[in-house]
Amino acid sequence: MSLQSPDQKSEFPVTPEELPGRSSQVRCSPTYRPRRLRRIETLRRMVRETVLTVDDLIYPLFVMEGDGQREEVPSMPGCLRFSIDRLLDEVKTAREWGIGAIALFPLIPHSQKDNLGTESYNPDGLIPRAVRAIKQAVPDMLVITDVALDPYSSEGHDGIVKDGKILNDQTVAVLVKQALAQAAAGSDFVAPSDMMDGRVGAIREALNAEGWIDVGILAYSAKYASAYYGPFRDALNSAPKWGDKKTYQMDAANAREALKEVDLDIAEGADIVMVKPALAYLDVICRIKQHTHLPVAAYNVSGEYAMVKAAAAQGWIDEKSVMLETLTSIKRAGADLILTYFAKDAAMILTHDSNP
Ligand SMILES: NCc1[nH]cc(CCC(=O)O)c1CC(=O)O
Ligand SMILES: [Mg+2]
Repeated sequence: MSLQSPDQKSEFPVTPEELPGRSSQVRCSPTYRPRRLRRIETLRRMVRETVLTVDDLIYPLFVMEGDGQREEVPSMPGCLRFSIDRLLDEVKTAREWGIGAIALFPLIPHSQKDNLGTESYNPDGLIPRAVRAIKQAVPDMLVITDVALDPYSSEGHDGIVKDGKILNDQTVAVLVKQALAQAAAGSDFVAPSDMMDGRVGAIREALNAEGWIDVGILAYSAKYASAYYGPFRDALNSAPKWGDKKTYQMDAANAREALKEVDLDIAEGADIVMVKPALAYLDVICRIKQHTHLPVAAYNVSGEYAMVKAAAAQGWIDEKSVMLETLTSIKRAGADLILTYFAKDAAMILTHDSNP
C-alpha cells in the first residue's frame, strides 16, 4: 500500500516499495527493530545496562600547608589545593552530595623533600594531620591515602635514587613506614601508587603485625608510565627532576603484564586492584575485571580531566555530557570504582537530577 496518491510527489527521494530486489517480508517490516527499545526515556532507562551512581565515585583531593588556603591548579580548572581547614569544608560538601570516599595527595614544601622521602612517614606530617582532621569532622567519609615517595622526593621519583637507579627493596621499607604512619592517623585504605615490586605484601604484613587488620590496601596494580599525569605533577610540583618513570611504571603497550601485576598484588593481600589511567586503558580494565573477583578501580587521571575541561572551555564539546559519557564508559568497561576529579560535579548531577 502506497501512502502517496499517484499525482502527489513523495516527500522522500525513494520509498521502500521502489527498492529493487527486496523480499516481500523485508518490505513489510523487519522482524527485529532494536530501535523499539530506544523509543522513550523511561524504556531506555529500563533496558540500560550500566548505571553510574555516586557510590562508584572516589574524589581525589590535593592538600597543602597553611590556613585558609584555596589555590586553583592552572592545568586543572575547577580543581583546588586546600589547606586542611578549607579541605574540611570541601569534604563536608562532598559527603553531603553523597560521595563516600576521598583520596588525598599532598603538596610538600621543597624544603621538606629529600632523596629518602623522610617526610613521608612523619607521624605529624601533612597527610596524617589531614586524615585526623577529616576523620574527626566527617567520620563516615572513607579516607584513602597515597603511598609513594614522589611528593616527598627531591628527585621527583617514587623511590629512593642511587647512581641514577630507583632502588626497589630499600624503597619498599620506606613505603611500609609511610603506610603505618597513615594507618595510625586513621586512614581507611592505603593506596600504594609507586609500582615497586613486593610492596603490597610488605605493607600487608606490617599492618597486620601492628594490629591494623581493618586497614585495607587499594593497590595501583596496573599503573602505566603515562603522559596523562602531567597536570597532577603540576598540582603537587612533583615532576621527576630527571629521566622518566619507565623502569617502574608499566609500558603502555602491555596488557598481559597487567594481569601478572594484578595476580601478584592479589597474592600479596590487595583488597582492591586499580588500573591507571582509565581512558587509554579501557581494554585493560575489561580484562582485569574478567580475571579477578576483587573489586576493580580505575583512575580517570589529571590529563583526562584537563582535556575535557580545555575543550569545553573552547565551546568545542558539552562538558556535562562528555563527563557522564566518559565515567559511564569506564564503568561499562568493568570498573566498580572510579577515581575522578569530576566526582563532585558528577555527584551533583547524579543526586539532584532525576534525569541525567
Ligand atoms: N605516585 C604518584 C602518583 N599518584 C597519582 C598520580 C597521577 C594522578 C593523575 O594524573 O591524576 C601520580 C603521578 C605519577 O605517577 O607521576
Ligand atoms: Mg607490582
